[in-house]
Amino acid sequence: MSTAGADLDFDLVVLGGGSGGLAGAFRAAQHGARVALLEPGELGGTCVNVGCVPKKAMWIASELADRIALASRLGFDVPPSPGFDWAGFIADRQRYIHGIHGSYRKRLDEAGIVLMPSRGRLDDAHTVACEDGTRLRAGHILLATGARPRALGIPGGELAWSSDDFFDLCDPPGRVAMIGGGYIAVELAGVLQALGSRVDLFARSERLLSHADDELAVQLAENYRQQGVHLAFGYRLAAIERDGERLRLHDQAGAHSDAYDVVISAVGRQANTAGLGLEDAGIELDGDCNVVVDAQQRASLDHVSAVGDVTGKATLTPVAIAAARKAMDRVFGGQADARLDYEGIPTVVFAHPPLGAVGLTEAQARARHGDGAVHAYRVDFRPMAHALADRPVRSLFKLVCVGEARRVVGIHLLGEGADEILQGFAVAMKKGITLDDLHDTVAIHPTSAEELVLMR
Ligand SMILES: Cc1cc2nc3c(=O)[nH]c(=O)nc-3n(C[C@H](O)[C@H](O)[C@H](O)COP(=O)(O)OP(=O)(O)OC[C@H]3O[C@@H](n4cnc5c(N)ncnc54)[C@H](O)[C@@H]3O)c2cc1C
Ligand SMILES: NC(=O)c1ccc[n+]([C@@H]2O[C@H](COP(=O)([O-])OP(=O)(O)OC[C@H]3O[C@@H](n4cnc5c(N)ncnc54)[C@H](O)[C@@H]3O)[C@@H](O)[C@H]2O)c1
Repeated sequence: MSTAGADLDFDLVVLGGGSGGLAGAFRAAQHGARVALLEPGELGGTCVNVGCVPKKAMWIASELADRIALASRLGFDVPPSPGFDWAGFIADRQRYIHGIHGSYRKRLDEAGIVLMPSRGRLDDAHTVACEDGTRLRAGHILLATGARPRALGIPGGELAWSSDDFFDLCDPPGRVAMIGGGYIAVELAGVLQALGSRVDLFARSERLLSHADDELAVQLAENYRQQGVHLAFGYRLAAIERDGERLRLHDQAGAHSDAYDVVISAVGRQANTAGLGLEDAGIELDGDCNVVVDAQQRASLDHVSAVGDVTGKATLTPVAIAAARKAMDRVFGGQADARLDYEGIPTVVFAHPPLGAVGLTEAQARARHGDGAVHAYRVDFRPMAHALADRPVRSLFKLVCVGEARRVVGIHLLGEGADEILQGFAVAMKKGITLDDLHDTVAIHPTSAEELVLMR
């Protein structure tokens, strides 16, 4: 049945079928709400299509490349340059992603959620218009339109690829310039270098990963240099220019770089709030065009909530999902106090090796609690596999504790397995563990994780 041009009524209209929008739609439907969800692209949004999922797949491939090199140093008979069928791997990755789309469609059907394959905009505070003219009257609106790569805004900036374009690659590029020093630049640089590209990373900042503990950021940079990634810090990019088939960077002092096959820009993301009619409907945006929300995801109109990247707060998939569920529990589940606790959110950068963090860095703890109250513990070691192969790769684990009781307020892990180790320790930290609690726990030997209960 065509709905074009009709006026339809729903308890909830969701804009965006990514991590936050889908989670919110499912939770509201569970509470008995009549829900419509608008998504002009593929279901799953950034995470499933151009974010966490394809990125993790590429990271797995790059970790395998490293394991093959390790195996060859440990006596396995590996050909000198084992081939990697990049295009074949991409086909497997996309088949996996296609399966996720199918499972979302099935779940939406089963939950009775009406999927509109359309961009939406607010005609007024209670009416969402679809591109075909259909107007949806909504008791409540959930804004979950996510974010997109931030443009470079310099001459030739359009010559740079974004992370979205990276996922379209069917062949590995030879020489790559990576612009940025945050999550995406670090992850994609690591993947490309491990899969055979030669990567130069240009960061405006003086170090990698501004959210990470200083010491881990320094150790990660050292590990990247050993892997052959060239790192330029304090770099002021002024322009990108063509040089035949290749591209060169120009800095603000007028110096030009080597020539690259591909320049990838990863300089942050911009909320998708333009053209949605938000401000006309009375919804406040901040100076970066994020939707302003209170601690319960309420936008400046009581019947509008916003979650995920469109709010610019802790822009991670599990955060978007958890915030959406809490908001819908509040609106449709009778849980007036439901809110997401934004403290102690664990996160992993899928670097080589991965870097996981939860809670305060040492510097943040000193600023918050004072130097005298902070006790930092660190252990720096070679994981066994690398030690066996006599490779210089090092892990660095760090605990930040406060007060006489040595309550753990920060856990920072750089090293093999950090991505899988952190989750359980993040639970423990949220429960308020102390250093003594860690010491009271028997170690699992021989592992990297045991270092966390042995640190003194
Ligand atoms: C390269 C990369 C790697 C990442 N890796 C990780 C990771 O490993 N772990 C992690 O936790 N996070 C990761 N993230 C972040 C994560 O992807 C986002 O935080 C998450 O996807 C945000 O979810 P969201 O629902 O807010 O937005 P999105 O998932 O972006 O969904 C928004 C949806 O809204 C739709 N939309 C836009 N405008 C409209 C409109 N007008 N009407 C209707 N629909 C609209 C879009 O098409 C999109 O599908 C990564 C991000 C990137 C870019
Ligand atoms: N593993 C994960 O969980 C994961 C992975 C990727 C992305 N993400 C999420 O997506 C967000 C966006 O990632 P991102 O890497 O784009 O952003 P980011 O905020 O992590 O890093 C942006 C980087 O760009 C630099 N920068 C900004 N403007 C610049 C300019 N004009 N020239 C040069 N450098 C400039 C900044 O100094 C910073 O190093 C992350 O903050 C994170 O929340 C998460």
